[in-house]
Amino acid sequence: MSETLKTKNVFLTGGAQGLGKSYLDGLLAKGARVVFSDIDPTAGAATEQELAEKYGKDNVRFLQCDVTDGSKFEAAFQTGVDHLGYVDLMVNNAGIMNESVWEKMIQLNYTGVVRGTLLAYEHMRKDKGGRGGRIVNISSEFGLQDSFMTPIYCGTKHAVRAFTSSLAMAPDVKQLGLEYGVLCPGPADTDLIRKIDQTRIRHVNLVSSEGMAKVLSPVERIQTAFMKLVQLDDMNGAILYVPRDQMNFCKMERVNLGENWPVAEEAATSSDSS
Ligand SMILES: NC(=O)C1=CN([C@@H]2O[C@H](COP(=O)(O)OP(=O)(O)OC[C@H]3O[C@@H](n4cnc5c(N)ncnc54)[C@H](O)[C@@H]3O)[C@@H](O)[C@H]2O)C=CC1
Ligand SMILES: CCCCC/C=C\C=C\C(=O)C/C=C\C/C=C\CCCC(=O)O
Repeated sequence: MSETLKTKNVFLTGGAQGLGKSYLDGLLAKGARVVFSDIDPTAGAATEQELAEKYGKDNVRFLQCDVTDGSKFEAAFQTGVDHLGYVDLMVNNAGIMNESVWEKMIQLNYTGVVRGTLLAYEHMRKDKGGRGGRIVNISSEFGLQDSFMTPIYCGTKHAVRAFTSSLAMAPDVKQLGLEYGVLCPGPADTDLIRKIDQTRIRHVNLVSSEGMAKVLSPVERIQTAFMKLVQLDDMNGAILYVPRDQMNFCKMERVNLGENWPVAEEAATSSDSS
């Protein structure tokens, strides 16, 4: 039996359009209540209204927030908690792909995801009054393979994937009631891809519209994958890779660096701290 989303409360970043909006739609259709943030007040308000008309206005709330502003993100998350009563599922989705504003991209794609994860971690942990929960971070196919067109974007998405898989390996996840998952979509038909030009990616001249048409997934396909991930019975450590023609689940194992590497268990039990 899969994890039920009925009565679950969700906080999602970057939900005004694109993939984030499709995840909200999928979650609401399964009976969840959602609070979403976005930097764009106009698109956010329009999405809130559209989803409220479809699923009821008590079930959807939009908060304008730039997740690169740490104190505003913390305040927005707290507003979400106050509104929902509790956040059972945190989805760190907001991201851009623009190599020409690389510092901003790192702040958003990586620092923003770390901050959102830590906010949810503190809120959900059972040893501090939480009731546990799930944290899903949105990486990319470029969190699993290299990309000469988008080296900095690719670095942020590898960081998101590695950060999330590392948290999932912690020996206290079960005790804290936490589960972590990562979604790694291939290219999907949203503004992030539609708007690529020579400032956003390198070697854009190598991208043809025919080539793009061959690799692009419709948004609905990524939404389906996201819904599979969040409804897994045991989601912790799951990485779901979703290119156009397949859907592969895997779990990242600890990389074996040889027998001299002090793995956590050995380090914890060792009496020799030198
Ligand atoms: N579209 C694609 O091909 C793929 C997208 N992804 C990832 O999926 C996520 C969503 O991407 P898309 O929906 O395609 O992009 P999108 O451009 O359609 O939507 C991104 C949303 O994030 C919001 N946003 C931007 N900066 C923000 C900020 N500072 N604070 C809060 N919200 C902000 C935007 O206003 C927008 O609503 C991103 O993390 C992206 O890297 C991953 C793999 C493939
Ligand atoms: C046809 C070139 C598309 C360029 C796409 C640029 C950015 C994509 C951003 C993503 O997050 C999507 C992730 C990865 C897949 C993109 C292209 C795959 C090209 C084929 C391959 O090497 O497998």
